[in-house]
Amino acid sequence: MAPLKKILNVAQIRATDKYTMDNAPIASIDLMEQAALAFVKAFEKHSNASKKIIIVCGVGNNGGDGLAVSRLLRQKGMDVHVMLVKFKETLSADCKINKNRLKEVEELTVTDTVPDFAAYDIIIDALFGSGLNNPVKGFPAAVIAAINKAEKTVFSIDVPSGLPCDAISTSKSIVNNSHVISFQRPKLAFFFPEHRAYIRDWEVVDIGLDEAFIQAQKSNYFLLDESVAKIVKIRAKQSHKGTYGHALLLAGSHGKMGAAVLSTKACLRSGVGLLTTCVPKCGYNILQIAAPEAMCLTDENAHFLTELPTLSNYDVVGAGPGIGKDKLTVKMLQSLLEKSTQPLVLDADAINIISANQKLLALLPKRSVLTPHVKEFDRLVGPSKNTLERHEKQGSFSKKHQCIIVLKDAYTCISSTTGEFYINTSGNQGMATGGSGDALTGVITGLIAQHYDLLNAAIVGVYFHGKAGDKGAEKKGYNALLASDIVENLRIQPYGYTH
Ligand SMILES: NC(=O)C1=CN([C@@H]2O[C@H](COP(=O)(O)OP(=O)(O)OC[C@H]3O[C@@H](n4cnc5c(N)ncnc54)[C@H](O)[C@@H]3O)[C@@H](O)[C@H]2O)[C@@H](O)CC1
Ligand SMILES: [K+]
Repeated sequence: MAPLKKILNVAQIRATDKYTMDNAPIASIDLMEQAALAFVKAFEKHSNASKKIIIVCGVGNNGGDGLAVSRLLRQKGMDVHVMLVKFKETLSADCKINKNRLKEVEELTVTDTVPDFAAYDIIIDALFGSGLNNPVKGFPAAVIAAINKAEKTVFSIDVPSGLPCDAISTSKSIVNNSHVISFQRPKLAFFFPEHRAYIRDWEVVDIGLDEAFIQAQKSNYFLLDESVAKIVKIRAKQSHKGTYGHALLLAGSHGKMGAAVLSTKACLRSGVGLLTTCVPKCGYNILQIAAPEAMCLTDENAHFLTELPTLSNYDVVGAGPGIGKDKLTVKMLQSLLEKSTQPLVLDADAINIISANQKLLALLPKRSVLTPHVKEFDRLVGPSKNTLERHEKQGSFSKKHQCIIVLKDAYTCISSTTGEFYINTSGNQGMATGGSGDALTGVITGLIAQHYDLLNAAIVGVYFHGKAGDKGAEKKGYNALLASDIVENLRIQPYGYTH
């Protein structure tokens, strides 16, 4: 497995800070300065000297960062007002040093009236960072409420103040709608849909923490970012179509041939050697005209799939896009589960059929990839009260059935059979449109045909499917983006290669 970045919890972040300070070595005040410099470099891309900025600082090291950022922005000639919110008398050592390095700081104590922030264009939020130990209440909660009420452009240092880094928040006393500039790694909490209101966007800046130490930490959560390209196989000059496998797709029904076409085209764009798509009779002309590169098998039935074709020629079978749930299709799926010896990719109605006929679960072959969205997953295993509980169920399902689950959402989460989770960072809201999932099924199926192991096929497929959506959105914008644009923009490129 190529080195994918690990996501750390708060205890691990602290251990990394300490390790970096002891081993770089670097004094904690200098590490804070490095963090502030990195924040400023990122922040400058979003602002300019005409903006009136207020930095709202707490008394811990997150506040210390805020004070250091104030100094650095003032040195650049920016109009910065600094407010130190003393919800507690004692300042952390580095917060104190940074306060003393500033000429003007407005101090606000618990007996003061909470200000409104109407006079400013931008609020930089440095009240609480990863040191938060409880939901915020009382005076600091009132300051957070005032920040939210002002409805200004907000940037948070490291995390939106009030958001716990590793858990799902039970409190709403959290800075809203923030662009978060986070240190070294995004925090797990950024990926929970429960926290959507707090995070407008996030980016990560390198503050010089020890990467080897981070990667040596025991974490079950990994990030899918540009490092995924390191897993992509290089296509050898002397290769032929046989090198890249033969995939079979079982897709489409009357009125849903689009799903078959999209999964077929996406599978072809994954680099597969050969592809056969099996469709009901009504789909023959549609598929042959829309995707001449694919071979087409037709079912006896005009409207939906009823018979399993002979499987022996294929390296992988992808089933589900647009197949519907007729009882003859259920029988066909059952015989697929019983007879296949090759890996399966199951999507959409294939998953819905299993959810509605739970006895089919016992037939699920070990080498399968299931690609449900959240609702399909809940139908399969029952509802969860929140995302962390759903992840737990996902992990148990993957272990129990020895299959990969691709749980599709704004941040798609892939679970391995050994308890790891891979969270995708590519893609965008334009991809929340019919047919996106069909395209993903095609890509993953095509990668497995090329002899990627199942987990890597899911990782590469999900990440580059998202990148294709991002590329498509550059041209079309979020609203006009279609699943066909995702297919058209697929480009699965190995690291360091331009082709
Ligand atoms: N090595 C690192 O990771 C670095 C961390 N830095 C910054 O340090 C931050 C963490 O700093 P700290 O650990 O000092 O913690 P914070 O600055 O997040 O907050 C801690 C302070 O808030 C208080 N507090 C916590 N929860 C509270 C609650 N619910 N209500 C009222 N008071 C509460 C604590 O008693 C403490 O005084 C990071 O988020 C980051 O911004 C940077 O200085 C750079 C280096
Ligand atoms: K903050």
